[in-house]
Formats: sequence, structure tokens, C-alpha cells
Amino acid sequence: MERVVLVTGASGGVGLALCQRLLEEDGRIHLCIACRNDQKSEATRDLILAAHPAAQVSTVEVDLGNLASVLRVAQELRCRFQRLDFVYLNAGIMPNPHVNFKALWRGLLTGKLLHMLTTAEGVMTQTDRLNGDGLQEVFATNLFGHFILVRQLESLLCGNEKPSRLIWTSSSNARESAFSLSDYQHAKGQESYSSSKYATDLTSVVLNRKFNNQGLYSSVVCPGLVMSNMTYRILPVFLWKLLMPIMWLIRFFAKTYTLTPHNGAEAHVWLFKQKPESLDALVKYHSCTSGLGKNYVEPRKMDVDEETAEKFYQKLLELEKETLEKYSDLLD
Ligand SMILES: NC(=O)C1=CN([C@@H]2O[C@H](COP(=O)(O)OP(=O)(O)OC[C@H]3O[C@@H](n4cnc5c(N)ncnc54)[C@H](OP(=O)(O)O)[C@@H]3O)[C@@H](O)[C@H]2O)C=CC1
Ligand SMILES: CC(C)CCC[C@@H](C)[C@H]1CC[C@H]2C3=C(CC[C@]12C)[C@@]1(C)CCC(=O)C[C@@H]1CC3
Repeated sequence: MERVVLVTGASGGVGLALCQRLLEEDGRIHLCIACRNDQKSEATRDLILAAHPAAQVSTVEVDLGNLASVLRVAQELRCRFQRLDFVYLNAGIMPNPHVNFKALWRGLLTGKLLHMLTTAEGVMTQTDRLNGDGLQEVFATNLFGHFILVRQLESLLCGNEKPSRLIWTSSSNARESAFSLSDYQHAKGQESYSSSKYATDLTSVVLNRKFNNQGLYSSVVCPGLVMSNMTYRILPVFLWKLLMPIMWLIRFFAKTYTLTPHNGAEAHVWLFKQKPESLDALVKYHSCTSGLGKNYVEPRKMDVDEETAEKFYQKLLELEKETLEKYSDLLD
């Protein structure tokens, strides 16, 4: 029986490249692409089928920043499939990004420039806002919508003959100091993106602890710095194009400058080929590209405290309970 692979955020960037690359690896998979609306789904499906005419590609529509939409799509997926082999939790946002170029300059003087250029530590801030569910938008879209999706799909992911896999697109920008248990939605600070990605790392660690014995395995990946709609909202396209020769040079020192969505999907595709039992739950798998353009994957230990992860998971379960009570009419 063919493997079923669900990809969120499939309409562009890393998600779209990942879909194309998965079909190059195994043309027999059933690929289910999750996009925000049916125009995007159809356009994405057409693009994928143009390159892989024989591929089995289906579509679902979901707004991950809208809990009613997440509950509806989970119900639809439960009706459509008996099992999901891989779920790539890839959709993500970074609204209103702001780059602090002075910080980069200081980094040059203090010898921290390379670290800043690869992690954006101390370089980027964002302005977040509340969404229609009363949650911080970045937390809701990048993490909580995906968390509810996974929990609602448990019957398709657990207890199958073969293990099922969750692969979260995290980031090198995930940072403990941007996250706090008392403000886990990051309502007070200006690093909501960094906080949401650290929360993603914590969640993956706990999901492994809770679900490995039921055959569900979770991993986190970082695609590296990729030119996509997300980065084109940070600096204009023409400026990135002008900076390209500098970034190719930086790549000799910073292997995470993958720069294209195809390269950025390297770790996602590599994980598709690995046995889950061979993976380390405390490692983030980074897509890397060498100075000469060769792609590879680098595992790096994550900076996560397992006790904090467990406490955070309990908070997610509380929020989940509130959500399910609020939307009880949408549950079967
Ligand atoms: N680009 C980079 O340098 C890096 C990116 N990442 C992560 O990689 C992932 C992919 O980003 P990337 O490809 O670069 O960026 P893109 O903006 O190109 O892709 C983001 C995808 O997420 C979808 N999406 C956004 N919001 C929602 C929502 N509310 N509901 C459903 N789908 C949504 C977008 O859909 P739509 O087309 O409708 O907007 C799009 O398909 C993200 O999680 C990002 O945080 C991590 C490290 C570096
Ligand atoms: C010469 C150029 C490379 C200068 C570019 C300066 C900044 C715009 C970039 C330096 C580090 C980058 C970075 C990201 C965005 C752009 C930078 C801040 C991300 C935050 C994009 C999204 C992520 O998930 C992680 C990236 C880390 C590095």
C-alpha cells in the first residue's frame, strides 16, 4: 500500500520544493497538500503535476491560524485516510519583521557576526497580534494549530503496522531566551517567531516521550536561510538579489546558507529516508549547503530542558481542552 504524506504550507517556498523532492524520491506516495484556500491548492497541485504527471496528489484547505479550520480539516482527513505515514508541519509566518543592522555592525566588532548571520540572534524582531481565536498569531499558526492538528489525527498516526512520522520545520532562530513558560504565546516580547520555534522544539521532544511507544516519532529540522516569501518580507527581492554574491561567499563559512527552497528541503527529504528508531529526539537536523553547492544534513544537539518541555506540554493540553470545549459542535 502506498505511503500517505501530508505537507502543510505546501503552496510555496520550502513546502513546495519538499513536495517536488519527495515525489522524485518515491513517485508512488500519495501526497496530500494542505494550503490556505482552494485556489492555492489547485495552483500548487497543477505545478506539482506538471513535473510529476503520474503522481497521486490530493488537496485539503486549512488556515492553521484558525482553530475551527484546523478541527474541520482534521475531520476531513480522518474521513479520507486510514493512516498517515508522514506529516510535515511546515507552514509558518514571521509577521512585520524588523532587522537591526546596528546589531549586525556591533557583531562585526565583537566577533559574533557569523553567529548572528546564521541564527539572527539579537538581529530580528517582529510585531505580533491577537488572532480571531484570541491567541497570539505567530504561536497559533506556527505551533498551536499544528499541535491541535496532530492531536486530532492521533487515530491515523498511532498504532499502525509501521511507525508514523511528524517532521516540524523549526529554525536556527529558535532560542530559549526568547521563550518563557509564563508567557508561552509571547504576548509581551518582540521575538514571537523565535519563541514559537523554540516552543516547536520543546513540543517535538515531549511528543516523542509520550508517543514513541505507540509508533509515532517526531523530528525537527531547520531549512537554513532560504529565499522565499518569508525572507522577501524581511528585505525586498532586489536587495536579496544584490546580496546574493555576498551570501554565496558567506556560505563558505556558514553552511546553513542553503539559499534555495530545494536546498532547504534537504533535511526533510533525508528524514523521509531514515528509520525513525535511528534518530535522536534531542537533535535538530539542519539542511546545509557547502561553498561548492553540495547539500548535506548536519545533526545538532538542541538546547532544550526536558522539565520545561514537560511543563509546556501540560500548558498546551490545558489550552487544547479550552479549545475543544469552545468548538465542541465541530467534534464528532
Ligand atoms: N525562509 C527561511 O529562511 C526559513 C524558514 N523557516 C521555516 O520554514 C517554513 C517554510 O517557510 P518558507 O518556505 O521559507 O516561507 P513561505 O512564506 O514561502 O512559506 C510558508 C508557507 O506557510 C503557509 N502558511 C502561512 N500561514 C499559514 C496559515 N495561517 N495557514 C496555512 N498555511 C499557512 C504559506 O501559505 P500562503 O502561500 O497561503 O501564504 C506558505 O505555504 C516555515 O515554518 C518557516 O518558519 C525556517 C528557517 C529559515
Ligand atoms: C549579507 C546579508 C546576509 C545580510 C542579511 C542580514 C539579515 C537580513 C539576515 C542575517 C541573518 C538572517 C536570518 C534570517 C532572516 C534574515 C537575516 C536576519 C532568519 C531569521 C529567517 C527565518 C529563520 O527561520 C531563521 C533565519 C536566520 C538567519
